[in-house]
Amino acid sequence: MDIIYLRDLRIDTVIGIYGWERQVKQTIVLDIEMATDICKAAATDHIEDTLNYKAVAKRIIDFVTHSEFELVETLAERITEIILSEFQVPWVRLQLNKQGAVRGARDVGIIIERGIKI
Ligand SMILES: Nc1nc2c(c(=O)[nH]1)N=C([C@H](O)[C@@H](O)CO)CN2
Repeated sequence: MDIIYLRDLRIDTVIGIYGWERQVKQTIVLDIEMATDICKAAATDHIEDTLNYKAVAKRIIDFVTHSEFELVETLAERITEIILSEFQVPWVRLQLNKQGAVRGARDVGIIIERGIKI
């Protein structure tokens, strides 16, 4: 199994359970690892034969920018659902950091893995 990854993808969105959090946008930071097989693309040198990380990033940026979830759990789950269902990725690991959410902590967040490692 090979992995294509996106690190430190920063997106502004409405996220949080408190009243003030519904009024502002906060930055979340995503690290995403996606299982794939790069062998065909490495042989053909064609973008059509691989997982286009720019296309994934564009889709996730659009989704997160327009989302308004309360919990990081919900947002993380929805992101992984999109990656698994729309990009033929069999397994994904997502780390979602919500910076500044807890005083004294650099960041706080969630790590989830979904799908099957091939
Ligand atoms: N498990 C979670 N705990 C908390 C969440 C969350 O999304 N998942 N959210 C908050 C608040 O929105 C917090 O981030 C504001 O600082 C608190 N706990």
